[in-house]
Amino acid sequence: MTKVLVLYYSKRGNTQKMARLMARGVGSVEGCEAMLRTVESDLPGAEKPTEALVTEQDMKDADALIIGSPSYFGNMASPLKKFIDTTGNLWFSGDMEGKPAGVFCTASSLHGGQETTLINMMIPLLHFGMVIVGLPYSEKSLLYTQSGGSPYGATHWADFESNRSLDQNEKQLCLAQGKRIAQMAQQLKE
Ligand SMILES: Cc1cc2nc3c(=O)[nH]c(=O)nc-3n(C[C@H](O)[C@H](O)[C@H](O)COP(=O)(O)O)c2cc1C
Repeated sequence: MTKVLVLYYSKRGNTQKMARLMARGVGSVEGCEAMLRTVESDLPGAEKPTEALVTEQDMKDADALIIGSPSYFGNMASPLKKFIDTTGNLWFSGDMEGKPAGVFCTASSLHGGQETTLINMMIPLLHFGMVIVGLPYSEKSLLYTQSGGSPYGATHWADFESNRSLDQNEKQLCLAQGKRIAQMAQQLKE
């Protein structure tokens, strides 16, 4: 079984919804399964996570990794970064090298940092030696979206109150990204 770790931080639930769609995309590939995990938060008002917390062993067990975060000041949110900053052992051991990886995010404004957040999230994955996988324009939702979605990874425009639902294009790109990374993981394992 090929395992894809879908790791996210979410406070208001938008990133969590995207993560679940990513996991569905992974599961649509025969022989692939998603491991959905989150991280602890020490931000003010943090609630007890409803998802299992990620461990170093999860990272080792995964054949591919997809990380998701809200955009906070054009970057990933600190709870996710804090977890990544505990993974020096994995960088040193080379356990993540050669595995495919992707990124996704949600943001309340259309032009307030979706793409910078995605690019920033890729940097530690490149330090791990992972193979970054984006979304190709054969995914027609990339051409027609008037909200989220980019070739760097799926995004969701949550609007000012952060309560806008994912639309069809945004959903389709989450499913497609999960599926694509699962297929890549299978191919790279062969
Ligand atoms: C501290 C903080 C910083 C934020 N910075 C940005 C930002 O730079 N650009 C943006 O569009 N939205 C920003 N937002 C809005 C969140 O990205 C948005 O509400 C997101 O949908 C929350 O995701 P979640 O529902 O998974 O928690 C920020 C929110 C917070 C709390």
